[in-house]
Amino acid sequence: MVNCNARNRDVISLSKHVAATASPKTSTSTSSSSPSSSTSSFPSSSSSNLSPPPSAVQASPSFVSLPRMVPPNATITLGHKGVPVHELPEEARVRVPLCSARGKVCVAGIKRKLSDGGAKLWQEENAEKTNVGILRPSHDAWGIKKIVFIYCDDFLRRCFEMPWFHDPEWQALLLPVFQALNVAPRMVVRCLLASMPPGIAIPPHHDTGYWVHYSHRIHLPIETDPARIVFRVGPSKDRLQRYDLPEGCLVELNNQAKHSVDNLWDRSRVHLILDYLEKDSIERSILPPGAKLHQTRRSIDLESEHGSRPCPSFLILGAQKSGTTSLYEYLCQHPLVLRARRRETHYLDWRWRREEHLTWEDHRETYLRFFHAALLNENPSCMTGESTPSYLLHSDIVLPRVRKLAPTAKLLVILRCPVARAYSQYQMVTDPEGSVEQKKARGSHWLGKSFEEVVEAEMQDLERHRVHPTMNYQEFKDGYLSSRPLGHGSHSLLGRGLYALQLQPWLEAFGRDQLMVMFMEDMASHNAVQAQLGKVFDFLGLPPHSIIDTHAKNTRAYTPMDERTKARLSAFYAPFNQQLFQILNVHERRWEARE
Ligand SMILES: Nc1ncnc2c1ncn2[C@@H]1O[C@H](COP(=O)(O)OS(=O)(=O)O)[C@@H](OP(=O)(O)O)[C@H]1O
Repeated sequence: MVNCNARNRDVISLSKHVAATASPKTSTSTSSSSPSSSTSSFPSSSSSNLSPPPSAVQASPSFVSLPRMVPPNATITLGHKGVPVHELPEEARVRVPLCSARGKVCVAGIKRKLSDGGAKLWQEENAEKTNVGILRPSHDAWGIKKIVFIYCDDFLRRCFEMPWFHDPEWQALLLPVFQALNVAPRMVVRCLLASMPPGIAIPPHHDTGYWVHYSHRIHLPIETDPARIVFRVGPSKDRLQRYDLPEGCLVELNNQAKHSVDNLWDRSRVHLILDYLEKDSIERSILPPGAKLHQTRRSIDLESEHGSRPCPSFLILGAQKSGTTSLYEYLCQHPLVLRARRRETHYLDWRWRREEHLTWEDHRETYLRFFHAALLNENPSCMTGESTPSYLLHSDIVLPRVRKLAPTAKLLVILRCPVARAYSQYQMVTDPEGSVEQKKARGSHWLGKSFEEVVEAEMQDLERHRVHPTMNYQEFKDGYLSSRPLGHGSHSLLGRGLYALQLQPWLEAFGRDQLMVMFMEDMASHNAVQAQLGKVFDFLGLPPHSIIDTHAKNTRAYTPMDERTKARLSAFYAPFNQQLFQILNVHERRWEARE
């Protein structure tokens, strides 16, 4: 039942997989394919940096002759686990302890229990009935069997105590181990027996994930032959040192250091492996036998909690050409964020089904088709959302639909200097490159016109509708918004930059607790993107995560704007911008036209 195909390791549900194959596309304009046409994936982060194990790796016989060392009496602190050891500068790297002897315990009882229980103890089908089934994707793929007592998700949001942990016989065998380490049971977040078959190798790797930084990793060899089992750890992949891990010896491993195992014995190596925190700060649940868990690479959810996450959980409303694509792609790098089937659904504006007699339920059903709703239903620790940059402008149409179909979704708005935004829109809409679909979505109204000509026409349009900074939203809507076409992007060149007017209804309806406003100019560097995303993850209730790809998406090269036009537009926008900073209660920013 459990498919541990290594290529599909990022999303693991006990019953299905979503292949993590699609890398985010950087479209250069509005796309408009059908919801089913794009590939979905959880982002391809994994809880270990191991390259996908295509099949079991063979142990290397030559390693048997490597010199053997004894784990030293070192102290591994969490400070030693802040970053992967091989990423530290050389001077620091060589000083980090890699493993440490933590005492001895008698393992005769555990050995006896394993031998009495026989093969059945290790069988997944048995665990699923009398204990609880858990996936460890890489290890499962290597054929490493397990008996799980305690397990937590990668973000240390919750910890599950399995029925077998509460079995009096197992308790009598496990608690003395915790005591020998001076660790209270509530501090243990993972505890399992792992059986590694003969001839198998776990290649050099270091563990990754939030939990690694906050936990100590202990190995207790139960069945082993140090002469034939080559355990190596080192400051880097090419400087691994072999250590003996004899039966009954508690050894702490710095799992941020590269380590590997080659089993050249003719029997399975069995270790008790546990991870403990320094504080018992994590929520714990005691699971009944046969409880069903649903896992992704980083999350674990109980079947009984299915459907507890609203779908979608977030909407990026706009503004168009203000970094919405980047923001969405950055967000989707969080391991708990699942991209929608399409990034820009447009369902709440021009894709809205117009047949008569459709109920809100019908619309909900249609809207959900743009997301992996069923998968999210099973994995409520994860979330999804969409990004349709035209929603901000069309609040008259979109807002009532959001209220009905996504009333609790967190709303994100990213803004950019309106002068630069307008020029970027003009460049996109008049770009000769693009697919037929993209060109249709962009509209042809500005083709053959200079930027200055379009600006002039827009200025007249705004004047005709008497648009001014202190007007209220109703007037803006009745006069200006209602005259905007839907279905193509060649309109509102300047109107889309009147952010205060557009934001007003959204803020009134949802408030700042549900709506976050940010600025594209605050994402100008790798560190700046990380900082902004930190705030967004927090706003969405996601655990912190460092994203890898912070490059700007959906970029376009074009010649600079004429200085006089720039000055004209800057002057035009100045009072509107002032209004914006006032309603957002933020410092005035000097918006440069090409930011
Ligand atoms: N991180 C970061 N830093 C600086 N600039 C950035 C960043 N991310 C996106 N961009 C610029 O945003 C423009 C694309 O915005 P959108 O993705 O919202 O466009 S769209 O409405 O979805 O078509 C596009 O602007 P132009 O290149 O001027 O067209 C991108 O270059």
